[in-house]
Amino acid sequence: MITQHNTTQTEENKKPLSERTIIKPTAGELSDELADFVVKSYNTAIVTRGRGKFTVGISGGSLPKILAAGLKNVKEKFDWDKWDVFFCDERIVPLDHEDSNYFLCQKELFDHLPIPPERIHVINSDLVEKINSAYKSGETEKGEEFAQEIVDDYEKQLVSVFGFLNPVKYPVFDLLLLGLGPDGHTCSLFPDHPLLEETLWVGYIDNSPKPPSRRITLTLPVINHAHDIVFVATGENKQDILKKILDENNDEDKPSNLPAKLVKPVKGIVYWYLDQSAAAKLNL
Ligand SMILES: O=C(O)[C@H](O)[C@@H](O)[C@H](O)[C@H](O)COP(=O)(O)O
Repeated sequence: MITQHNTTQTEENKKPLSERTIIKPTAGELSDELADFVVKSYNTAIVTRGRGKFTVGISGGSLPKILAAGLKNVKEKFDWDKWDVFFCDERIVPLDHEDSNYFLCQKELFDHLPIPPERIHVINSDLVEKINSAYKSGETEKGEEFAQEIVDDYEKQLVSVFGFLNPVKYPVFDLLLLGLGPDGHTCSLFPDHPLLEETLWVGYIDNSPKPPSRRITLTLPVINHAHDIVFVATGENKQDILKKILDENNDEDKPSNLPAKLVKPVKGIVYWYLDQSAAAKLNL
């Protein structure tokens, strides 16, 4: 397991929100904008940072479909061998289960893009089986041990790509693509959950309010060390939470219990890609 690291979150970046927010009439129209952003983020990673690889975290939910619709139009702008894909969160289900974020991304994205399979970093499927059968047979303690192993395994995969070269001791993703739940959750970080305090790289949750209940997730400090963070939120059921997160900013001193509001990158920038329906109540 990776030892605990200290981090200090500095204030949100200074770029005005209006310059970090894209609003399009429909989710479909958001896809091309999002794909253009991915191209920019990729070029910054490869050309400006000269890093030879593009490290991306993808979430589940509606995001993969929106992303896929745009990426397929700009396929030729990437050297796909340079991509390293992680999951911002993943459900503890077999990789061919319909609840698996990998499975969803495979259907929507990976089957249509030439990313080398070894550059797509999935959870350990043997451990998934062990965790689920331990819980099924009532062996909770065993289940928890395997859960720790799956967390350690995913952290090792992160280390294999990011190495220990990072001076702040957290992986620095080039791009994290995040979803937003109507309760303010992002990744598998839920309001008021103890995982919000986690300082290791990867967390495990066995009581996710959004099913399925067992998941792993990147933690807040990892999210907050990324260069580019893009929230993609569409549909009417995101209106109220977006207002809470983006408009009600005069309580900066009060700690928020809303995970998405705790996304305050140390150096990176948070962007919001919204459709008009989600953005309807915002005063931008
Ligand atoms: O459950 C998951 O796998 C997620 O990664 C989760 O954080 C998701 O991104 C949000 O719940 C938004 O989901 P929608 O875009 O479907 O509303």
